[in-house]
Amino acid sequence: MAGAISHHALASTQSYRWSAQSSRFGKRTGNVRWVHQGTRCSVGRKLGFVCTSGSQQPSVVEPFQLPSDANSDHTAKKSSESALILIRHGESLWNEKNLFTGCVDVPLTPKGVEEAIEAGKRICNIPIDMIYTSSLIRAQMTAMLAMMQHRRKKIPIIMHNESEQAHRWSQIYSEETKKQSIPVITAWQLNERMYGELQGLNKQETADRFGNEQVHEWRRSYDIPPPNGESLEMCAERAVAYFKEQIVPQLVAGKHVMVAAHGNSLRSIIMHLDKLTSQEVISLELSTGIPMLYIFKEGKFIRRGSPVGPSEASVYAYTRTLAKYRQKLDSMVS
Ligand SMILES: O=C(O)[C@@H](CO)OP(=O)(O)O
Repeated sequence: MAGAISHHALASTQSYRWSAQSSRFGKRTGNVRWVHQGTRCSVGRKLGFVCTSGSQQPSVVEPFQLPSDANSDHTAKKSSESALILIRHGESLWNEKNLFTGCVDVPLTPKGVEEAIEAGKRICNIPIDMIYTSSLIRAQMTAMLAMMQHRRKKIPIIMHNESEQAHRWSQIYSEETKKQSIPVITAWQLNERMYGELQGLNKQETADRFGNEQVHEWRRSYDIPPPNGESLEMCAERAVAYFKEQIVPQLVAGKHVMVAAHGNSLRSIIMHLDKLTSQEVISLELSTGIPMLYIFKEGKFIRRGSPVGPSEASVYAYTRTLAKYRQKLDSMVS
């Protein structure tokens, strides 16, 4: 099968990892320096990114008009700002075995469950009105487990719109109950990139057989598909299109959104959000179970990094909205 795939040397092997380690200000991951700044996270010079500020502090986005009730989430709000959380699923049983997974529907390991719970703690003070997941169980488990940690204690409920009957049979007949729930939309478009004939193969054995460079090219290049599978570009055609068509309108309407998906479907979305080139995206690696926060404001996505913990002061200095939401949660439990 390797014969069908042309060889291109990868120009960069720099690690561009959004992980627990790299989520702190100015930490170094390999030879790439991460600085979480007001508008754009920067990485090494070779990648050509720009730091917009020399400060190590996150800038505070201008306050916006708060909705009358920061917790009434089901109606479109006239807010000029909303939160977008992206999260790659926790470790799956095939991640643990080092197997190519793609669209094979594999559940989380106990470690993956822990990662999802830990992710939930990190984002437990951030407003979430809607959740999007792929149709794969590892992303859905991650979203649900993370939400169990949320302080607002709303119930995430999977929407069943696959048929008219499924929709009708899953109706809720109490407006009050609806208000205390968060709709979870599942979409195959957010699934992991389809890995073709690599699905189920061991990654190390495949590298031993076809060579590290070839396998790295299949795994990380933008436009070279694995045998009979999807390239990142092909994955982006469905994932980014779905993001633009379905998710962005929710953000525009002021909804705070969490997306639980996969290494490569999220790489394609981050490539779009951060305007990475096809060369830069080669180095983009996402760790399992690490939430990443963006603020959507005036039509722009502002990357805010990964909240380290629920009480991390800097996260709540990001915007007045987040700070107020957190205060509201504090007052609800006190
Ligand atoms: O096997 C897969 O489906 C993916 C994600 O786990 O692997 P890769 O690291 O090659 O993107």
